[in-house]
Parts: sequence; structure tokens; C-alpha cells
Amino acid sequence: MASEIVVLPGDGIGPEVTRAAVATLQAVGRRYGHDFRFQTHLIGGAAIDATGEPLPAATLAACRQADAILLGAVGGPKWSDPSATVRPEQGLLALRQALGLYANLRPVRPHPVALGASPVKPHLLAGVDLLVVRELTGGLYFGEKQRHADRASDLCEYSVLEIERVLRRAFGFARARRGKLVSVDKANVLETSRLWRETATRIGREEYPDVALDHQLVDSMAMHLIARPRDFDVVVTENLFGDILTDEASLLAGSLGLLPSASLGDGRRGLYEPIHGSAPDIAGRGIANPFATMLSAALLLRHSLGLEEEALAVELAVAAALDSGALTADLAAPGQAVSTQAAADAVLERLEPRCHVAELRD
Ligand SMILES: NC(=O)c1ccc[n+]([C@@H]2O[C@H](COP(=O)([O-])OP(=O)(O)OC[C@H]3O[C@@H](n4cnc5c(N)ncnc54)[C@H](O)[C@@H]3O)[C@@H](O)[C@H]2O)c1
Ligand SMILES: CC(C)[C@H](C(=O)O)[C@@H](O)C(=O)O
Ligand SMILES: [Mg+2]
Repeated sequence: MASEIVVLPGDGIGPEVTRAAVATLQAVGRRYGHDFRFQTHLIGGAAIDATGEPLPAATLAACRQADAILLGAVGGPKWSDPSATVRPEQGLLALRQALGLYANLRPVRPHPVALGASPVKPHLLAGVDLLVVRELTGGLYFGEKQRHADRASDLCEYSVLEIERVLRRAFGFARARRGKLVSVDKANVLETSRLWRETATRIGREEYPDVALDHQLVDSMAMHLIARPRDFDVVVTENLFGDILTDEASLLAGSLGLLPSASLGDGRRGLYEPIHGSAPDIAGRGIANPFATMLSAALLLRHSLGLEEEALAVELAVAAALDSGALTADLAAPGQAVSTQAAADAVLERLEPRCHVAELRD
């Protein structure tokens, strides 16, 4: 049976890295005999330019019908004027919310290349393998917003139900991994965090007594993540804290260009995107690292299509490409960098010999 995949390239480096990820899925389809069908739609700044809206109705309708969605990135200086009433990022937030994608998985498993590229000391990085589960459809991002001439506010609100469902996902992953969960909050200050902590404690005690649960305040967590990253297995936290901690965690991997994500709800349909943004500073130059998006395609194969062997094949091919020294400018030594296309080709060749991005374009 065919799998319908909606592709949302978006803005900045989005189209460059998405092209590599689509090529990855096409190579997997050919190697393993799967019928993957792709439909490309507008989102973000590109959608605002074309239709006036960051998430056109046609895009949302296509996403609702799809088995999975692959996204590049949205946003950029062109649409970032503080007085703008419509923003590219609203399209992404609306999509996550409309599809009920409340659990955002952000795995961090540094490849040996990180030992050279990361500012973190190599002996701290060996054996790091953590999964951040970020709540994605609540908190400050989605609370009521008010703007007056001399003040502004964003409401941070969480219901017990919203906390419970993402915590159950995180506990489930912890149980299947090394049995350790750290719940990150700011319970010394925020009421939402006190509710979060109480709920985590109750669910842990009643439903997951076999998982070792710890609580950590977000400010000290920002330090522990870098100082002792090996100690963490699964980390669960609210929307904004998860956003910030995972960009920080990219330092463990050596580059923001290496971290993928999967956004999941209760069904199988998911949204897959790198954790990085549209990188306006390097967009259009063919130098972006495509691996975070190619690894997001691996998560798509695993979580939405149930193709574990194929997902692993992509992950191994990316690791082998890194081993071979196919490093873009964010990872390479000066003068040694390869282009986005060459890095992507180094993966594709390992998935399907003699296969290149340029050949897969159509
Ligand atoms: N999911 C998304 O669509 C998403 C995520 C984050 C930021 N954004 C948007 O992106 C725009 C730019 O944001 P920003 O500059 O703060 O963050 P960013 O993630 O776009 O870039 C931060 C830094 O990392 C580098 N970088 C990012 N991805 C890279 C890659 N694949 N290869 C090599 N280098 C890479 C960039 O060049 C830049 O120096 C903003 O409009 C923001 O809202 C979108
Ligand atoms: C673009 C922005 C809305 C988004 C977020 O904050 O969720 C991004 O930073 C991310 O990490 O996916
Ligand atoms: Mg972010």
C-alpha cells in the first residue's frame, strides 16, 4: 500500500535540507520496495508570500490526509518585523496544534565526530544517549496573548490532562530504554510547574513504579545537561523549556544541524523536522547540514510508517557518511567542508549504491 507523505519545505535552508530528506525516503523506497508518494505544500513565509497566510487551508487539509509530514523550517528576516501581524512561525504552531501533536521527541546521541566539533570536553560525551520529550501544544506558546502600548503578556497554562498525556509518553520511552526519567520544571516559582511536578510524581508512583523518576529545576538542568550529559536517559519538560534545552543539547552532538525531531499525537500521523530553524545566515549557499532532516526522515519511517529496519538503515548510513568525513561547514575543519549535496550524496550512496540527490530530484 502506498504511503502519502506531505512535504513542507518552508523557508531559508528548509528547501535545501528537505530535498535531501525526500531523496533519502526515495532511496529507501527503491531499496526496500515501498511506494512512497510525495505532495509538496506551502507553509511559513513562502505561504504568506503566496497566499497571505502562514498555514493555508490546502496545506492543513493535505496534512490531515497524510500518513506523515516532513518539514524543513519556517521564518526569516523578511517576515520578522515586530509590527507584523502574520508570522511564518504561526503556521508551524497552528499545524502542531491542529494535528494534536503534543509529544515532541528530540533524541541526542553524539556521533564520534562530535568529539572534535563540540565545545564540551570529549570525556563527558562518550556514551551520551538521551531523549528529550518536549510538550508541544501547550504552555506559554498557546496561552492568551495581550499587547498594549506599554505592556504585553503571554499566559502560561497547563491542564492536568495535557501534562498527563505527555508524561505517559515519556514514562513509556523511559521504560523501554534505561528506566530513568528526569522531569524538568520551575516548581520553585511557577504554579504550572508545581502542577507538572505533582502530576509526574503521581503518575510515576501509580503507573510506572519501575521507572526511576527525578525532578530537576530548569536553570540547574541547563548546567547539568552540559556538565554530566551521560547521566540522562529520558528528559521530559514543558514547551518553552524543551525548546531552549534542546538547542543547548545540540552542543553535545556538535551542531544544531544534526538533531532531528518527531512530533506525535495519539495516532500514527506525525510531523518530522530538524530542531534547527531556517538559518537565514547561510540560506541559499548550498552549505547547510542536511543530516538533521535526513535523520528526521528516519524517525518518520520508524514512528509513522512502522519501518524500523529502514529507519535504522538511514541512521547507519548517516553515521557512515560522518565517519567517512562528509562534513558540512558546521562540523568540518577550516577548508575541509563539503556541500549540502555532497553530504547528502554520501548518505544516499550508502543506502543505494550509485544514487545521488541530483538524480533523485524528479
Ligand atoms: N522548526 C522551525 O521551523 C524553526 C526552528 C527554529 C527557528 N526557526 C526560525 O528560523 C529563523 C532563524 O532562527 P535562528 O537563527 O535563531 O535559529 P537557526 O536554528 O535557524 O540558526 C541558528 C544557527 O545555527 C546554524 N544552523 C542551523 N541549522 C543549520 C544547519 N542545518 N546546518 C548548518 N548550520 C545550521 C545557523 O546558520 C545559525 O548560525 C527564525 O525565524 C526562527 O523563528 C524555525
Ligand atoms: C519556530 C519556532 C516556533 C519553533 C518552536 O519554538 O517550537 C522552533 O524553535 C522549534 O524548536 O521547533
Ligand atoms: Mg527551537
